[in-house]
Amino acid sequence: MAVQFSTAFNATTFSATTVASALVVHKFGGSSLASAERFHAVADILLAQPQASAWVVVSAPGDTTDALLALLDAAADQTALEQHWQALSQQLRLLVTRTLSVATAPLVLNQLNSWLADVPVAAQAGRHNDVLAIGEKLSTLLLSHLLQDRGQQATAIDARDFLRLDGQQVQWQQSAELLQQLVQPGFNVVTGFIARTVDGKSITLGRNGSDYSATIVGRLVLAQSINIWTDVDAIYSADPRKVPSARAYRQVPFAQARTLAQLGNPVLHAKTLSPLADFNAELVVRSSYEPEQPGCRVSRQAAIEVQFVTDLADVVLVTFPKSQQVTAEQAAAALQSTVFAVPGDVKSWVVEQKNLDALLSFLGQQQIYPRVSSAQYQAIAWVKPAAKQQQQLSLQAAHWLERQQPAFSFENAELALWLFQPPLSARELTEFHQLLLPSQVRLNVVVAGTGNVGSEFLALLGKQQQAFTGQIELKLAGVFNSRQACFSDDLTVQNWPQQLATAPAYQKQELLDYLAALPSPKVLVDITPSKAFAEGYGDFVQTGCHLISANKQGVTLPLAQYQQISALVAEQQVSWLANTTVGAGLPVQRILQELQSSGDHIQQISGIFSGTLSWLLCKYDGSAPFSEFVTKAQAEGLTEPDPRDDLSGKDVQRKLLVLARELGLTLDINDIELTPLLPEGLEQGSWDEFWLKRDELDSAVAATFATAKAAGQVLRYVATLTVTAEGPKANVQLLSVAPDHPLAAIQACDNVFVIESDWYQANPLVLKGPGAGRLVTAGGIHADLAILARQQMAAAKAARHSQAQAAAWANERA
Ligand SMILES: NC(=O)C1=CN([C@@H]2O[C@H](COP(=O)(O)OP(=O)(O)OC[C@H]3O[C@@H](n4cnc5c(N)ncnc54)[C@H](OP(=O)(O)O)[C@@H]3O)[C@@H](O)[C@H]2O)C=CC1
Ligand SMILES: N[C@@H](CC=O)C(=O)O
Repeated sequence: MAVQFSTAFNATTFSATTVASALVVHKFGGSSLASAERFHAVADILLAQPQASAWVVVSAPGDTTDALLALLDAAADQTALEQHWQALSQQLRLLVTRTLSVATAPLVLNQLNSWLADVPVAAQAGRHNDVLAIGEKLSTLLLSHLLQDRGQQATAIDARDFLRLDGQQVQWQQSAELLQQLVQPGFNVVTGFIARTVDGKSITLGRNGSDYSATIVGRLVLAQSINIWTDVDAIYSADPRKVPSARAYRQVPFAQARTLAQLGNPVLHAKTLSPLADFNAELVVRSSYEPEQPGCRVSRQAAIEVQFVTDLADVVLVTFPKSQQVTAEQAAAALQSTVFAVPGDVKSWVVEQKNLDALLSFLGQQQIYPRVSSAQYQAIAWVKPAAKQQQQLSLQAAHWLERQQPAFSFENAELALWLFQPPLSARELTEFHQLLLPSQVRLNVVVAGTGNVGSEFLALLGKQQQAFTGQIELKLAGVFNSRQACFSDDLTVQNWPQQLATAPAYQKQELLDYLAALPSPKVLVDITPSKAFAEGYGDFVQTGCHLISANKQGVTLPLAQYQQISALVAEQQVSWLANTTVGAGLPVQRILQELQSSGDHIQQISGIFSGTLSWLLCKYDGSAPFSEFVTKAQAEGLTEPDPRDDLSGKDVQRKLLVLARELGLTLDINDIELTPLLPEGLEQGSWDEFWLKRDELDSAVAATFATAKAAGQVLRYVATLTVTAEGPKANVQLLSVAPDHPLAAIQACDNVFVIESDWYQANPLVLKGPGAGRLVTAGGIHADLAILARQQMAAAKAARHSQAQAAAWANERA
C-alpha cells in the first residue's frame, strides 16, 4: 500500500515555513554501521524514537566505500582485483550473518551475492558508480530486515529510484514525484550518497554525500527535523582535539552554522546545509554512541549566543577582481570542498592547497585567471556571536594577534579571518580561543605569606596559569604578609611585589570583607607559619572560600577548634587541602586517603618526617659545631621560620598529629610523646637569645653523635604512630640506628614514611623523598591548587551539562 506524504509536495510550498507534521529523517554514517553490534544499536535508537515511523538514510557499513574504491583502483590487475573482491565479499557476508536472524540472513545473502557477482564485470567496464553503490544498498537491506526481525514495517529504497540531479542541481519536483510512488508505511530506509542524473546515469554525491542525501530527503518529505547520527553529540567552539577548553554547544543558529560549514567544519558541511537554505527544518547532530544525549540543534529558532574559532591548515589565497560573477559557494559545490570567500574589496578566496588545481581549472573554464599566494597558510577564523555582530576584538586579543603577526587579516561584522605562516600551535590556538571565549571558570587565588615558600609559590603561579589556559583561569586576586596587603583585580604574577610594596597595612577585617565580596570559586592559600592566622580559618571559610594550608598550625589546632573548622568546611561545601603540612610535596596524606577509601586499615605509620633534621643528621660529622649546620639548613630554605620548631621535635610532633587526624583519630598534640633534640630551656626566648646559648646545643649533639659513632651507628629523628586495640600510641624521638636499619640509608633531607596496614603488613608501603625545601613545598601547594582547579572545572562542567539537559527538556516540552 502506498501512502501519501503528510504534506503534499509542491514546489511552491518550498518556503521557510514551519511544517505541521512531525516527520523526522535519521541519518546514520559508516561508523554508526561498522559492525553487527552497531546495526543493532541503530535499530535500538530507531525503536526508541517517539515517532512510530521515520525516514532513515544510511551510509555504507564501516569502511566499505574505501574498500570498494581500492577494488576499483585495482581493476586493471586481475589478481589484485580478485584479492580485493575476496576480502570484501567475506567481510560483507560475515556482517550479514552476524546482523540478521538465521531466517532472514539467507535472503539478504542471496541479494548480496548477486551484487558481488556483478562487481568484477562492472569494475572492468568502468561502471564505477554501480560498484560504489553496493555499500549503501547493503546497509538499507540490512537495516530494513533487522527492523522487520524486530516486528517493524520497513522498506529499503535505492535513492537512484527517485533522486534526480541535473549537474549540481537537485530536481526537486521530479524527485518528489518519484519518491511518492515508493513510500511505504513504517520505516523507509534510503541509500545515502547515491543518486541518478536526469538522463539516468548512476552518480555519487561526493564527500559527506550521505549527510547531503539526508537533508535532500528531509526537504522532499517536508520533515521537521533531520537527525545526523554521528560520533559527536555537540558542535564545539573550536576543534576539541586541539583546544581542550572548547565549549560544547547544544544549539547553533542556522546562519552561523552555514558560515562554519563554509569554513570547513568537520561535522557540518556546506552541501549538507544547502537544502535547508530556504526550507525551515532543524538539523540535529547526535551521537549514536550516546543516544540519550540531546545532541546539538541547528535551527533558525536557536536563541543562543555562540561564537567559534575555526582553523584550516595548508590553504592558499586566490585573488581576482571583484567584478567576476562566480561565487565561492558555486566553486565549493563544483569542487565538493572548502572554498571560502574572505571579506574585502577584492575577491579573495581561501582554498586548501590540495584542491588548488581543481579550482584553477574550474575558474579557467570561466576565463578567470587569479593570482595565487606563493605561500601556504593556516586560516584561523573567528565566527562572531550573532548578537554582537559589531563586536571588535578585545584589546588583549588584538595585542596577542599583533605578536603573532598574521600574514593577512580580514574582518567584517560577522567574521574575522587571519592567515598565519608558520601555523599556530595547538597551545597558541588554545590561548587565542581563551582570549575570545574566556573560560567560564575563574578561580580567585588569595595568597597569605610571601616569605621563603610563598614567594616561590607565586613565582610558579605564572607557569600554572599557562598550563591551565583555556580550562580555568587561576586569577591572583590578593597577596599579603604580616605587614601589608594588596587586594585588587589588577594584581598579576609579575606585578605583585611592586603592588604589595606600596599597599596599606594588613588588617584581618579587610581580608574578610574582600573575601566575602570576591566571586566564587575562591581559595585562600595559607603560607604563613602563624597560629593566630590559622585560628581565623573558620571566619575565612564562612565567606565561601576554599582553604589550602602549608601552615601546620591550622590542622594541629586543639581538637575542639580543629573539629569546629572542619564542620564549617563541610557546611560551606568547600575544600580544605593541606598536603604540604607533612612531607612537603610528598603525597603522604593522599596515599592514606586512598588506602582508607578503598577499605584498608592503617596499623602503623613511622619514619623520618623532618627534612631539616634529616638533612642535619646526615650532614653533621662533628667537623664543625652543629649550629653552623643549622645556619646552612636555614639558608637552603629547609627549616621552619624559627628552626627551634624543628630542633625541638615540635614540627615532627605536629606532622604526626596531622597524620593521626587523617586516620580519623581524635588526638591532641600532647597525646604524642616528645623527646627533643634541643636541650631543655633553649626553646624559650627570641632566636637571638637562643643564638647566644647555641654552645649548649652544639655540645649536646656532639656528645650524642660521638656515642652513636662509637657504636657504629647513625642518628635519626623518628616518629611512630601505632594503632592498637587499646588505642593509639604515638611518639617522636631521637634514635641511634645501625647502618643496616631501613632508616639509616637515606639522602640528606629525605623523609621516609613507612605505612603498615591490613594490605601492607609483611612488606610495608614506603614513601621516600625530599621532605623540605622551598621548591618542593611550593610545588606541593600547586599540586593542591591543581586538584582544586580540577574540582572546579568538573563542577562547572556538571552545571553546564544539567543546564543543557534542562534546556533540552524545556525544548521537548515546548
Ligand atoms: N620550608 C619548608 O620546607 C616547608 C614549609 N612549610 C610551611 O610553610 C610556611 C611558610 O614557611 P616559610 O615560607 O619558610 O616562612 P617565612 O617566614 O619565610 O614566611 C612567612 C610569611 O608569612 C607571613 N606571615 C607571618 N605571619 C603572618 C600573619 N599573621 N598574617 C599574614 N602573614 C603572616 C610573613 O610575613 P612577613 O613577610 O611580613 O614576615 C611571611 O611573608 C610555614 O608554615 C612552614 O611550616 C611547609 C612545608 C615545608
Ligand atoms: N622544617 C620542616 C619543613 C617542612 O615541613 C622540615 O624540615 O621538615
